[in-house]
Amino acid sequence: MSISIPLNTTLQYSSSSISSHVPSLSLFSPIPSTAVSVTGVRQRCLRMVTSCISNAQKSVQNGATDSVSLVGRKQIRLGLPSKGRMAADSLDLLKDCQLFVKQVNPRQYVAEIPQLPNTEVWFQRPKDIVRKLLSGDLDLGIVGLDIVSEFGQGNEDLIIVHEALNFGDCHLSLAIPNYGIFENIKSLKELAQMPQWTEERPLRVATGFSYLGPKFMKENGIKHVTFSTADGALEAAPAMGIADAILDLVSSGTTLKENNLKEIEGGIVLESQAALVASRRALTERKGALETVHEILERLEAHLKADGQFTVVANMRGTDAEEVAERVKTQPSLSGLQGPTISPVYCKRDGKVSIEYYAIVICVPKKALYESVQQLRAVGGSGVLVSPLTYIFDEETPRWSQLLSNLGL
Ligand SMILES: Nc1ncnc2c1ncn2[C@@H]1O[C@H](COP(=O)(O)OP(=O)(O)OP(=O)(O)O)[C@@H](O)[C@H]1O
Ligand SMILES: O=P(O)(O)OC[C@H]1O[C@H](OP(=O)(O)OP(=O)(O)O)[C@H](O)[C@@H]1O
Ligand SMILES: [Mg+2]
Repeated sequence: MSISIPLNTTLQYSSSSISSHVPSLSLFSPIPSTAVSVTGVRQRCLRMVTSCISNAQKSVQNGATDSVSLVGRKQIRLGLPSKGRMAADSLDLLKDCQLFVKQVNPRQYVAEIPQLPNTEVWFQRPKDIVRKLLSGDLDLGIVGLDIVSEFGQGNEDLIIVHEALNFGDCHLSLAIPNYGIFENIKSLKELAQMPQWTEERPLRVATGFSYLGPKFMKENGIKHVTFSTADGALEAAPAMGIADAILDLVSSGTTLKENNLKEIEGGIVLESQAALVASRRALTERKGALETVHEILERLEAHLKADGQFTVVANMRGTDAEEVAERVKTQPSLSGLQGPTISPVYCKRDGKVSIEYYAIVICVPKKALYESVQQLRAVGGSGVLVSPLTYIFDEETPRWSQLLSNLGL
């Protein structure tokens, strides 16, 4: 079941309007038989689609329930956004982790990742990814934290495995016009105290977040408020006279600015970015799911950790490695991940091999690059080479132990 409310309709400001809605098992229609006259990869993918559909149909013929769907298939299912701004970024992130999603064409909603042979990728709208994680039709997914909160509604079956995938950064925020009666209003408190809002004439808020919106207002003690919704371009609602305020995602702030709207102090509902989400039930009950999530998590962490760092190599004149290490250690930005690696540089002079220089290798945060180069120079470093880091595999990923403890394992 999905909730869709036309713009200008009023959502009751009561707990019933924010009660959970968990969808039931859904089916895809069979592909037409004419689509099978193709070769190679396309044929493999079509076979996969056909087999997935046939498995799903069998489950339904057998009177499938959520628990049947959990045990009735062997493949782990990963949901990725099928369209919108998160779609390409999700594929790019997986590619950066050496997980290559093989999708024959953008209209095909199932794909495979050869590096994870027990895993199917299903492309879905972000909100449907969350719904299907809850219904047991997906096991893992990549979506924004905003969508997890809005459609997950605090359901404990949803587990955030990685909460910061480094794309889709935005925040959900209340915004009001910067003109008219709102000209001098700067905070949620001031907005709430405006005499205009009464039971007969409440504050009208347009939002696509019909669960989080009322919840936020209730938590902030704002009584006289109603909500309307639309599928996009909400920023137009105040100027059209449809709403007094909007509750929508903000990233650069350009859309608000261009529509003469402003954010207010205390008006941020949540911060969001892309996250890896899993179904608790799938991780604890589906064979292979935990191993798959471990591998995906390790790859993600290794890539994301390395993404913020450079490898820096420099030569330093010195008498021995310890003496060079002492000098390097005097500089705060040069300790690297576990301390600098220092190795002798063998030079040939007058036919004899001697050691006059030592090569030091460190990882430095991208933000601290120039500072680190200055510190290296200050202790006698020369010939500084900087290269990108691709992966940092730690002994254990911290999020993995967090996940295990969250699962009670
Ligand atoms: N301006 C933005 N900048 C960065 N991330 C954003 C922005 N707007 C939305 N997002 C993130 O991207 C996700 C997907 O947004 P997108 O607009 O692509 O799809 P949608 O609005 O959920 O779907 P549809 O456009 O079909 O209604 C959001 O849930 C949010 O996490
Ligand atoms: O702060 P900004 O960088 O300007 O981004 C914010 C806008 O981005 C999203 O809209 P989107 O582009 O997805 O269009 P939509 O209204 O169709 O969802 C969001 O709903 C805001 O309107
Ligand atoms: Mg959008």
